[in-house]
Amino acid sequence: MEGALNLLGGATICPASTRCQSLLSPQLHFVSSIAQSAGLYTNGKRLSCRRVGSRVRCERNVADVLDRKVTEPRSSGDNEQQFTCVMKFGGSSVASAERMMEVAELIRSFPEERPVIVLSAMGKTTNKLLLAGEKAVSCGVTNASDIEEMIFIKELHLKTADVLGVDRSIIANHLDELEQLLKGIAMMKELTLRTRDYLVSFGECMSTRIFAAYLNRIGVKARQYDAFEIGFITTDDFTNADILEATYPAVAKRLLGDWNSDPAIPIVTGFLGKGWRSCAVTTLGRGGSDLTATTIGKALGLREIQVWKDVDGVLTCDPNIHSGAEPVPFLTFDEAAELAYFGAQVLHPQSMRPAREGDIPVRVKNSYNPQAPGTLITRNRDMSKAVLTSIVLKRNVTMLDIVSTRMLGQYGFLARVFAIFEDLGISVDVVATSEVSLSLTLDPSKLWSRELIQQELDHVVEELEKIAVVKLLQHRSIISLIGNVQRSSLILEKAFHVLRTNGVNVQMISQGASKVNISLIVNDNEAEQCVRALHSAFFEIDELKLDAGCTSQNGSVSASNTA
Ligand SMILES: Nc1ncnc2c1ncn2[C@@H]1O[C@H](COP(=O)(O)OP(=O)(O)O)[C@@H](O)[C@H]1O
Ligand SMILES: N[C@@H](CC(=O)OP(=O)(O)O)C(=O)O
Repeated sequence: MEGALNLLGGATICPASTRCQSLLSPQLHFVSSIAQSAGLYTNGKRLSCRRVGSRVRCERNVADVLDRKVTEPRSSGDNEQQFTCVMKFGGSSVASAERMMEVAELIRSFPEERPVIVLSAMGKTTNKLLLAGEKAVSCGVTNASDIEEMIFIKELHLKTADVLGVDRSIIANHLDELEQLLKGIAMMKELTLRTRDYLVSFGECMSTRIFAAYLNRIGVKARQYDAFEIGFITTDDFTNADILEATYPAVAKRLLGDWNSDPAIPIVTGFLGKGWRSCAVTTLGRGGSDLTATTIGKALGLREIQVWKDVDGVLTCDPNIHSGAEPVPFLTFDEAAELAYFGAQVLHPQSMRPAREGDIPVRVKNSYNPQAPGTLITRNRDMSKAVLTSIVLKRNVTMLDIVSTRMLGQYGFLARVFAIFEDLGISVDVVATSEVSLSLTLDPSKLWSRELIQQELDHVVEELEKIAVVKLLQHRSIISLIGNVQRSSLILEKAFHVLRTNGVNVQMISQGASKVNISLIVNDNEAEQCVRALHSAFFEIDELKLDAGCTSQNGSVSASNTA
């Protein structure tokens, strides 16, 4: 059969209209529909799969194919006329009815744009949903509806609908279902990662429904979309899922198709996806709406991606640590990615990837102060005068000092160490090595997401101790100096001068392969003070006042020079 996909040991996935689909499990139906919406097998490609015991061996192959093959051009020449940009509004931008009205006005103030809108949940709804879920585990079924956070969420959304003049029925089913879900959690006395994702999805599902209804009420034609229904296909890593390549053509096809048949501004839920194996709702990690926005930007080949926040752009440091933080006017994708990965909450760590791949500029703007120029993030920028761009802090990091028990000259030590991390599925952030020793930090989010932190750490140490002497050092912070590493001597000279003056001992330093980041590891309890002092030195004090003749501590810091 032309355009068919062989699965289940001979059974065939056919186009949706044909009867042979009934042979398939719901999971494979889903794979089939992804493949179809992505145009995967219209050219007669076939994939064979085998049943092994109760398992279907082709699932991985299908994922690979979805991941690898479905990367055809997303944007036709028409797209540019259909949509011009994506505008993402975070929780702080849509925290109340008044804020939603302002955002609607902001959208209307760009009549030349044809935007796709991505929204997060209102205000702190995601945190409150998580708290409600945790309380439900131990509160008993009869009390589940009375959980304080549930009452708050219900009142906030109903009041918002009322103030905006939209029918409460637009979210009534979601509120009922949410209450049922909390009762279910209370009954089971269990909150799995999968349930957690489903639970938090109610936030984005409700904010987008209210906002789309409001836009329609004021005469701006809009259409609401749940991302998990329009092709946001992810891994099944609940609470931290990755977007698969098949997402791009599927999302483009759906949004462009709908626009062509009935033009309306799409209002898409940020943060959410659908696990390709489980078909369940997944989330892209906290702050994941930024990634939703850049994914849509790439899928549609848009001119610009705008992320609207409650700050005047990316700042020189976290304003919660130092109120003197200043907006950074320009950044490269590499700088922004590094900054996000090393802890700046302002952008999701993975969000720069689609923008970089699609070479689409990202503009970070303030919805509370739209006149502020914000930060423009592009592939390249003039670095000739750039020294330091931003200082980022990642707290509560675990560091390991690993010294080989073998003698100098033994090869394969590093390979064996990293094999252990690979086997245990733990990612490493910062590394410094010598021939027989290495120091590294572990990515806390990967550990926390599995809530096994201490057992896992014990396990890592146990495994490493088979080949090395291991010291586990907790409560450390990574201070990342994002900037022009071409000028690393100047940056390090200033940084060490400041740290020495403040009596801080740097326990590890890594410039690594990154061309934009120098990482310093210090104790947690010294970290904020360090950031403030570094900020003053790099951004607030006249450069000439810094004595270039100060002694650097470079010589005393190395992979093996850890506390
Ligand atoms: N370097 C930084 N630049 C800007 N904001 C930062 C930085 N580091 C941390 N932040 C924090 O990030 C917040 C904005 O990100 P986020 O809360 O995710 O926004 P939204 O919910 O609107 O998408 C700011 O309010 C600020 O407190
Ligand atoms: N609501 C989700 C997703 C998100 O991106 O939110 P925000 O844009 O408000 O950071 C969260 O709180 O993580």
